[in-house]
Amino acid sequence: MKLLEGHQIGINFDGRWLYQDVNFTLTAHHILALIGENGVGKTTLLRAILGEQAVSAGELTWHSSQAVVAYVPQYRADMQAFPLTIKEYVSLSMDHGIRPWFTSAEKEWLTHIIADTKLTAIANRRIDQASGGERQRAFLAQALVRRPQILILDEATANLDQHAKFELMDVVDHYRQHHELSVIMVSHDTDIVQRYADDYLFLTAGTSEFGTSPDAAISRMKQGQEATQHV
Ligand SMILES: Nc1ncnc2c1ncn2[C@@H]1O[C@H](COP(=O)(O)OP(=O)(O)OP(=O)(O)O)[C@@H](O)[C@H]1O
Repeated sequence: MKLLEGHQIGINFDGRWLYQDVNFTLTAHHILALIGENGVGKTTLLRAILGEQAVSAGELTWHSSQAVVAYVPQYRADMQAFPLTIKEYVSLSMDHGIRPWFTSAEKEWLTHIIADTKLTAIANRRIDQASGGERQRAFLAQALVRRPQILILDEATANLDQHAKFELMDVVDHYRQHHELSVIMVSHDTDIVQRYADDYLFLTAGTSEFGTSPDAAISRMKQGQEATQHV
């Protein structure tokens, strides 16, 4: 089932096209990898999907009415003196209407998400004392607690070590297998794209490419990264 389609999307800033004629499909339960060189416009496309940026050409067509879209940012080291526990931090994004308290069903859901993201043992630890991997899982939990149909990971595994990045993605993968969730992930990491992506969108200033088997795109990513290392 298609959730979202991009038809001939183009983004133009100040008379300069970042890209044109971008076509893609986000399929239910799939992980779509959004790849391309630095500055090509990946985050800008995410902003368009989030409704924060108008496209200059083409159309984004939603096939799911009122899909909840949640976002996990890149790890940032500058979260100092943030005086909340992990559990309190995760609960910040829970919608409890005008009630200042959580119902028992809401508390149960929070406990469930904290367990799914492997944070139970440290739920009462302050978030500013958590490791990078734990903090990213807390960001992920904060996104999942909103029950999204679409999860956007914007380089969410960047700056994590090998163990932490696979741990985070295993949680995402496990969750999407058990819930109605599709994922769009921006990543420069060929290991992550290879292991988790079902589909890919390779954005370029020239001809962008959408496909359902990321292998060829991963080879192109590796070639691009090797070329950059030799400059
Ligand atoms: N509102 C804006 N007005 C003008 N230019 C913009 C605007 N937003 C983004 N840009 C430019 O568009 C280009 C693409 O930016 P974007 O952050 O989307 O790239 P990216 O592919 O996500 O890069 P990276 O991989 O480095 O994170 C950049 O040159 C940026 O300066």
